[in-house]
Amino acid sequence: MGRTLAEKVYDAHVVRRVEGEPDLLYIDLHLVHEVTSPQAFDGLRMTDRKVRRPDLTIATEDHNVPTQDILLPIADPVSRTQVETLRKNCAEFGVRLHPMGDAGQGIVHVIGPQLGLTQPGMTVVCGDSHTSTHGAFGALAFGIGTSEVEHVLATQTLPQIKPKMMAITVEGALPEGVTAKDLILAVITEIGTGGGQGYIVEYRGEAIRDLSMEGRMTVCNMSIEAGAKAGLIAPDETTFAYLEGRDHAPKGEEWDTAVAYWKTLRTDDDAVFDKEVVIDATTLTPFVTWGTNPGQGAQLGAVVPSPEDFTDPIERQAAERALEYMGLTAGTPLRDIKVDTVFVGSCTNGRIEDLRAVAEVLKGRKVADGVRALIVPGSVKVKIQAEAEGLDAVFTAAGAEWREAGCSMCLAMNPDKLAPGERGASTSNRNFEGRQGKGGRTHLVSPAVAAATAVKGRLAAPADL
Ligand SMILES: CC(C)[C@H](C(=O)O)[C@@H](O)C(=O)O
Ligand code: SF4
Repeated sequence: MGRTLAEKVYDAHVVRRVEGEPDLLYIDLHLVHEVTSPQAFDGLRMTDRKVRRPDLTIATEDHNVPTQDILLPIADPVSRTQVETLRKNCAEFGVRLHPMGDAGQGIVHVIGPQLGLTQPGMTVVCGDSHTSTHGAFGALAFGIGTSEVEHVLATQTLPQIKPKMMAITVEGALPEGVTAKDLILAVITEIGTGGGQGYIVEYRGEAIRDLSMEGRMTVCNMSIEAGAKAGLIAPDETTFAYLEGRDHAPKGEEWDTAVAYWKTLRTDDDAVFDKEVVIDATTLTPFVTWGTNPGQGAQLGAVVPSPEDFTDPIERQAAERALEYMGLTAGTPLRDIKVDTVFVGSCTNGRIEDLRAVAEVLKGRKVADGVRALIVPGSVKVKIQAEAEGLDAVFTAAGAEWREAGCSMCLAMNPDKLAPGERGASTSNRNFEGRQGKGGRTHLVSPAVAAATAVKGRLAAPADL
């Protein structure tokens, strides 16, 4: 019987398989950040072990870093300790680190692909749930816990039980003005935040093939928000073109050999998925969330739903609570919802293509009075590129703030936060209660919708301007 892409990558990395026990997988790339690594390094220290493959391990500072005044010491003591601890650990264990201010610094899931470290067919792990982002390259990439981080640091392997396989096929082409973010938000609303639980999801179909690498990363990034272990997309010419010439991509003859192998990384025609979902891309429109989980979403043209719309009692209760937290009334058109803040950034939508989409909308326009708009590049490289293209000038002329690279307002672990009761449109991936600041209210949106919302002062798409 044929195998799926994920099975092929998985099987190629099994170094030990014994009946009744988890498989032991070899890990090709281990990404590290300041939040989930301190205890793992402590564990090594206590048992007098080394990092087994420092050359396959790379660290960056992202969650706790401020996005302005980065030359000053970090004011918050907890954040400062996290970052200092990472620096100390990387120095002691010989791990390459991209610290604040370094040209290679940025959000962990932005820098891996950008450096050409993430490649098709690899196993990629990080103590971070959005590691699924790297699946956009046809890698098997997933988040791990801190004890697993220690295991990988010490052995470069990880015990795993093979997940089930799911296919999400997005047929037809996305209509004009509908983006990868709209697509994945619609998928999660359709299958639910638990819809992918226990599965590795392969995204396929015309709409997926037509996406740029940035768009594919946006889609794979949010796999975890549907509960999936990982999400991935078969590598193709778009993937190869993105990788060619990057710092860590294979060169010369090695490139040709690599591409020949990468071309074999596709699901066989006779492979069987444990679950299949088909989505019609042609019916999609800009999509936003109204609630407090990423599956509580609707088309921008819709109204805030009523809890009565949900037949499942748990969903009904969740909707009721969400409307209360979000300060929303059923029946209100989503386009009438006013926002205080717009955040563009994160590992979901903080890449150059996302910033270009925002600049296209903001060009010659102004951010609405009373709205604060924060535009945060996902990495220093993205920042440099954006400035080379003059995007920063467009942002600041429109009245938006242009910041340094980091996770920023995606989560409330650094100075960029929503105030209690403040309402934001955000290009990030999570809208849980308090995610962007205690009492903050988050609407997840695409970069284009974020930009149009900044101009209108209420949820809007570029077509509304
Ligand atoms: C801090 C980290 C462990 C966390 C994650 O695992 O995803 C963060 O990146 C997030 O997005 O919530
Ligand atoms: S940008 Fe947000 S989702 Fe991504 S790693 Fe940082 S905190 Fe997590």
